[in-house]
Amino acid sequence: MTKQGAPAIPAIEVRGLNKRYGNHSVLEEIFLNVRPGEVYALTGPNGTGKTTLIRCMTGLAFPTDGEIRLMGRDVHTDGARARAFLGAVVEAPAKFYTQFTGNQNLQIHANLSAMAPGGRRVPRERLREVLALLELTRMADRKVQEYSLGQRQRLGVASAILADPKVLILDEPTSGLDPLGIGLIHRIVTSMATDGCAVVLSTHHLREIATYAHTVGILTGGRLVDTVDLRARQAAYRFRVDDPVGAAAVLERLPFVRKVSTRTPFAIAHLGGEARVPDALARLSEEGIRVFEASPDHFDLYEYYRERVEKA
Ligand SMILES: Nc1ncnc2c1ncn2[C@@H]1O[C@H](COP(=O)(O)OP(=O)(O)OP(=O)(O)O)[C@@H](O)[C@H]1O
Repeated sequence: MTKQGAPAIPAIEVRGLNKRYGNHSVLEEIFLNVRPGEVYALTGPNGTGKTTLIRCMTGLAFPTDGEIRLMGRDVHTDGARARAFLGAVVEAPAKFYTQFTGNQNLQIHANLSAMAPGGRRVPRERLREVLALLELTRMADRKVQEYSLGQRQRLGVASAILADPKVLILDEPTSGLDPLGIGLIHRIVTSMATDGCAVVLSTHHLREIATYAHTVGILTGGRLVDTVDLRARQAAYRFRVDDPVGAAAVLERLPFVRKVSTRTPFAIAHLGGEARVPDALARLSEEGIRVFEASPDHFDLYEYYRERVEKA
């Protein structure tokens, strides 16, 4: 919310998006919003339209119906201005002039960004900074043709964040990266989001994104079948008790408890924070419920996804 209490304008807005190739419908009635500072992970089985959606969001593909706005600007009818806010890697790995060095490629990218309507000059130090962030300093003056797949992938992310975008869109940014490279991308995405950037990324790595995405959109058969608020899911605690139904009834009466369920032998409650656990334990014990264990109820995104995709 803004200071006046009005909701902040979404950094990314997709409204009623449909995409067909001939008679083949690839995306149907997609609506989604991403707020500044939010990391939105898009996932779904192969061939369900993630890349097509990302191509539409970045202006590389045209929707059959619907519209997409980046920072309030329509990416198709006001494309140059909308893209001034955008950093993106859509083809993985991103395309570079392979006979030029990584540094030269970033310089070309910086020059093009500065020339675009609404574009800003990228200071020379920023090139060094992003190369260091992506751990490419050692490779900076080597021709891109000498880069490994993972190094090109990281150079792609370096060019996407170079101009400090307000919207960052990455299609499978961690495919082809080693575990340390994956961790590096996670840290960069998290830090961009902390600075207010809205991030959309597509991925198949559910257990990884569960640790740092705020929202997960599940796309199946071209439809967005679910939007999972990970923060809300992860605020739950579970109590292993002798009477889960009785414990749930006690927990439900506590003013700070928002949602209660049971999964024998557990009673599960959304407490609004760890600090409430002792109060909940005290009340359960006062009411004669025996508690054997209390712990965070980790949300298993993989299991949830499997069920959701199987049901769709
Ligand atoms: N240019 C095109 N012409 C016709 N059909 C296309 C075109 N591009 C994509 N498609 C079709 O659109 C559907 C979605 O493809 P898309 O690449 O968006 O899926 P995806 O979810 O990104 O898949 P993956 O997880 O395998 O990367 C597929 O059936 C694909 O064959």
